[in-house]
Amino acid sequence: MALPVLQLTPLIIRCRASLDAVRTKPSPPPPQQPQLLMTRSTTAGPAPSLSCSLQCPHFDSCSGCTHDLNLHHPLIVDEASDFFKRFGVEDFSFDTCRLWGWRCRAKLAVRGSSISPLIGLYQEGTHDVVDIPECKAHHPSINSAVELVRQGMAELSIQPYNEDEGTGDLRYIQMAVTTHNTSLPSNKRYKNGKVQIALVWNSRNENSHSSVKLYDLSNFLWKKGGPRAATHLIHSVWANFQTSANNVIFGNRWRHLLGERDFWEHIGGIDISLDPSSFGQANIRAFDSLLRKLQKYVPYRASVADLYAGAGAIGLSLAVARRCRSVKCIEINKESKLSFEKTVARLASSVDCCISWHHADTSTEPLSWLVGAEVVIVDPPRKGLDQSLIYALQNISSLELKTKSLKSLISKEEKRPWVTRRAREAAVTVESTSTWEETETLPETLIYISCGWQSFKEDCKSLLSSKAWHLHKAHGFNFFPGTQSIEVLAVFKRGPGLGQKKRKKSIKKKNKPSFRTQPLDAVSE
Ligand SMILES: C[S@@+](CC[C@H](N)C(=O)[O-])C[C@H]1O[C@@H](n2cnc3c(N)ncnc32)[C@H](O)[C@@H]1O
Repeated sequence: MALPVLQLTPLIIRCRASLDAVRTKPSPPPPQQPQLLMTRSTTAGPAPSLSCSLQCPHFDSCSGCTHDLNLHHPLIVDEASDFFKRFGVEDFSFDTCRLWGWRCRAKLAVRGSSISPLIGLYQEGTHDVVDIPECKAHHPSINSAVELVRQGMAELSIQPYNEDEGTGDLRYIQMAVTTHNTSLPSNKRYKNGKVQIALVWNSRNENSHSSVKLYDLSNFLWKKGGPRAATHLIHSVWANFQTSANNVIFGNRWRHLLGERDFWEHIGGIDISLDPSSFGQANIRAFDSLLRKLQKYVPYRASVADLYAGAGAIGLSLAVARRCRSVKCIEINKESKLSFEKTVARLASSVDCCISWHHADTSTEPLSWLVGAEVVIVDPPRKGLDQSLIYALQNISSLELKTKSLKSLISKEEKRPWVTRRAREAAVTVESTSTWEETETLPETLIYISCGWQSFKEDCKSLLSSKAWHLHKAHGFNFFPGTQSIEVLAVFKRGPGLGQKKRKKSIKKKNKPSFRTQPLDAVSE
């Protein structure tokens, strides 16, 4: 059987795979990475002529990728298109992106032995680590940095972690690539990305007896991949200390060891700082496309609440691109605060926006974050929105009447209504130069960014069933080529919407004698 033929043109990727191709082990030459990012926007639908294959030698054993053909069009896109159609959005679009080397952030387990370490992902349903030195999803700099770690472990006799015994030194590595190097021409930046390596060390802190080995390994990496090496590959080396026997990858203690402390990316039109302890998107280029699309749905000078904000990448990019009046970011991980502050410090002084970041749990009193915002953005983890937030969003119309009293209650405690008492200590606030008017606004637009399709569908149906919201637009992005996951950007507007009103009318007509209406959530898959 013929192997898939790869054809490259400067701007778009075209691949052909015979439709009856079975999964084949790839021949040695890997797929050539196109130099330019491809952002092909398509209305969802079958696109057989754009089928592209993964050709990864680890496909059969690694759990990271689940399909290796037709990477530009995961099957889930068709399901998503049908789903949105049912709820009134006929023009769901799907933007695809680079297919190989897209992953700029990876957390990899380290097991095996010092001579022969296994560095990769767990095999499906097990804690057996599969070595993935030639992973096609990883940015090539990640694979090169993993190779350096492997060499260092062998040369310095660094023992990988042994889960059963709780022994060994190196448990995990996190690799994050920065492609923001302004000393290079823009078309060379991605390819020459540098890696921030975080070594998750099996000790309580840097004073333990095994720290000598930690420093030896980081010096080795710096010597072989730092600025004086033949190829400058490493941006910085960090340590994280974790001794817990559970599955949590990181402990609470982080130490910067070598290289630049600050790590920058340019996303959504601004420089974003990302410490290793903060959440960062894995597919930087695709995230940039998403942010640029998202910006179009936010009115100029809007007040925005960015829930599940991480280091504030979304909210801060909107503060600049849409000259927002106010942006408040709410995030549960306190480690993200430092990155947020650094990003804010780099914003142009002309940005006239009241910006704040709050260390808080969105699920506790969620209404307090909604009051005063015209646009709410939610970007939850894969499991979806917290129930209390869904409830507040579902009942937002009835809450409208109550906001005045709620507002006056909050105002008594704090001059700025959205800095509630519980968040006061943990909040970072940047004042705007213009007078900030306290508003009693409740959001008219809800923008939901989702990496978990199953939970999104449930949350979406819950929101629509309340009639407080209707779907306005939906877009998908190929954030995770090789998997059946996509990133969804869904825009909801307040009220039941025309489609739902029409549907309600026609249902009423059909059921005239009993005047029964069909609840929206009954339109299930
Ligand atoms: C998918 S990430 C999105 C981060 C950010 N929007 C970005 O794109 O960089 C989800 C974020 O939600 C945070 N998070 C999870 N549960 C939360 C909660 N109950 N309240 C606030 N933040 C939460 C996580 O720490 C994580 O930073």
